[in-house]
Amino acid sequence: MTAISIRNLSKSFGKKRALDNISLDIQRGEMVALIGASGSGKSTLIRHICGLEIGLAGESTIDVLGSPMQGGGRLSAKAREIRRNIGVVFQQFNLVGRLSVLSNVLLGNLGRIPAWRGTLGLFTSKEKLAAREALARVGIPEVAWQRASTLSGGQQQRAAIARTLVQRSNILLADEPIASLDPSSARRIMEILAAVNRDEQITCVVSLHQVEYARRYCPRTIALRDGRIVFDGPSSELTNQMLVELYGASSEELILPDTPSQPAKPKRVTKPGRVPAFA
Ligand SMILES: Nc1ncnc2c1ncn2[C@@H]1O[C@H](COP(=O)(O)OP(=O)(O)OP(=O)(O)O)[C@@H](O)[C@H]1O
Repeated sequence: MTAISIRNLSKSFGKKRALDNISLDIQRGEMVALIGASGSGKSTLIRHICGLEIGLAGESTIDVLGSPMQGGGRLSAKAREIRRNIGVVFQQFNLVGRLSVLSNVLLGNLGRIPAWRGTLGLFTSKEKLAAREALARVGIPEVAWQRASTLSGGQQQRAAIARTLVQRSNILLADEPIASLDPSSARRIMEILAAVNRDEQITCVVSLHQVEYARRYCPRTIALRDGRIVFDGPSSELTNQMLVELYGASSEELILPDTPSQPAKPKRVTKPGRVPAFA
């Protein structure tokens, strides 16, 4: 089944054409990297998929899990419902800093519980247990009671991923989730995303600056340049030489000489029973 289907999507900001006639299909269970130099349209594309931006009027459509998210420049009436199935992780950790980490993870329930319960922060013991288990799965069970603002960048991204697990979303969109992290934290976040994709069959779309991470963790890469798709295929086929041809001088920001180039198998995660998956 197709998880995300986009046809003829274009977007302009003033005179700037941020997306130019994008069409693509992502199947359920795929792990796809979106790469491209700064300003190539990665974030804009992700924001359209989750309905935070609306494409230009015309023939454009975005369907998510078989339901229309937007089309012809209008958000579908079902958009809100569809969004419940989409977890989003941003580069700038979108946690509520003054709340505990556990409370932040519990917010993943908001789409599924009565609004009054969410507003009052009244979560059941089952929901609290699920949130603690999600924190254990991403390897940070010990920070449950800490204020989110006290976490390191990598821990914040783990908490944001835990929140999408609690949300039980079928699709996870991660917009430059490792851009602010050191290489070791970045690898761990990519391992967690790859494991969540494999073990929970959650479709993952991850925008990245460095192609090495795409090659290592994502079987498929879609490369954007100036809002257009310039490559869509197996990540292993996207060679450095090809990047230089596609991006010219801008390819320097996509190629890191000192990061691993061999594909790695993500660590296996223990299913419920919930031993911390990532120490
Ligand atoms: N809200 C906005 N208003 C005006 N221009 C915008 C807006 N959002 C994006 N753009 C422009 O659209 C183009 C694509 O931006 P986008 O953020 O999608 O690129 P990106 O590939 O995610 O870049 P980066 O890797 O630097 O985050 C850029 O030229 C950007 O300046």
